[in-house]
Amino acid sequence: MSSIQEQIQEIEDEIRKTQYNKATSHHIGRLKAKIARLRDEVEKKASARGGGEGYSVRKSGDGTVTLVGFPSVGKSTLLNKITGAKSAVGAYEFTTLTVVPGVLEHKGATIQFLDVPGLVKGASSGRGRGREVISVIRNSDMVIFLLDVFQPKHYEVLMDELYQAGIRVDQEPPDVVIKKKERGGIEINSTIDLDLDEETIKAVLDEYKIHNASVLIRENITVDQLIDVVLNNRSYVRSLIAVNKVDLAYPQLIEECRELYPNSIFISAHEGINIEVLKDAIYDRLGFIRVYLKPQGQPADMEEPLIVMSGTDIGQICDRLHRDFRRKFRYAQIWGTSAKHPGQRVGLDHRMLDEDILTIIIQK
Ligand SMILES: Nc1nc2c(ncn2[C@@H]2O[C@H](COP(=O)(O)OP(=O)(O)OP(=O)(O)O)[C@@H](O)[C@H]2O)c(=O)[nH]1
Ligand SMILES: [K+]
Ligand SMILES: [Mg+2]
Repeated sequence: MSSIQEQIQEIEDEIRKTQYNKATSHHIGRLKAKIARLRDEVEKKASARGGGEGYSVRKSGDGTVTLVGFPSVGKSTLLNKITGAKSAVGAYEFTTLTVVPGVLEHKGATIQFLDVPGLVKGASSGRGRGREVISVIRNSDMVIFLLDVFQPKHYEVLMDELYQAGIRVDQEPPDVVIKKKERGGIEINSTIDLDLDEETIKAVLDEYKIHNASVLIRENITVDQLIDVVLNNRSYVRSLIAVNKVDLAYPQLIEECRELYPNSIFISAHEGINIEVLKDAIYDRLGFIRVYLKPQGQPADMEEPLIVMSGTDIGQICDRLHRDFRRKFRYAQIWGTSAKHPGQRVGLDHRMLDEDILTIIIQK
């Protein structure tokens, strides 16, 4: 019996050798599902062995941003510059060995930054402190990929490691609902035209021993996204790219980097170049909105809104307010852009828009 790693390798080879077309798509779908299942198994075994516990940092503030990059690209220098923290800086790799937090107050929002050890190729399978760093990233809202202007291609390695670790960068969770049933086989419904065919969908579900289920698909997903939905343990984070050490680079080198990553921000953490631009970009990317809380039967507090990230639902607001609120939640009422009519009654999954007014009713 070959090891799990060898099995994964064999299946990867088979996928590479198989020409993709309509006739083979369900076969490839099944192989991809198999790999994802094996990787998941490896991951579960590794976390059962322990490791990473010492790394847990309590989330705080209105959003959490982790600085991700190869060793010595300047993550700690940047943390210190942005937040005034005192993370150790050194001209040698792996200066930082733990998670170091810092806080930035910007435009009324409180943003938590986390400085972590450098990531290297192989991190997702545990190299360096990879596993611990990845668990910090999983729990953050956003990552800043910090690149050294002399080694911008590291970006691709970082993205690949995060993908392998089940982190989906700048993607929304796919709009797919799978409800398992006792009998009746697989019933697929979609609200739009799909590139995926039924046979492929069934092959993937079969790989996870799902033989009876109703599947509702509301966007044109790939087979990889379907697998993400089935595994149900992916983490979705936003990102920005910052290219550091521009104080050392010729203009031409910076232009080459800009062509590679047009939306990146060019900074010098050490010299303090473009730090304010970066702060603004982080604030915008987190997409903060203001929610005014209105106690039942009283006027709303229009002075101090709750600052939350766009896409936040009422359940998440409950979690922010009190640890019992989600459990005791009865219903909520909203006024403003996200309300169909003033005072509309809504549930935990209702998503807030900027300047909504919210009343939460809980059990006494
Ligand atoms: N010239 C220049 N040097 C920088 C800049 N930012 C950081 N450095 C230097 O780069 C080296 C590494 O900086 P760190 O902040 O320790 O880098 P790190 O990414 O936290 O490194 P690890 O914790 O080891 O992964 C130090 O010698 C810094 O002084 C910059 O903008 N320009
Ligand atoms: K360093
Ligand atoms: Mg460091």
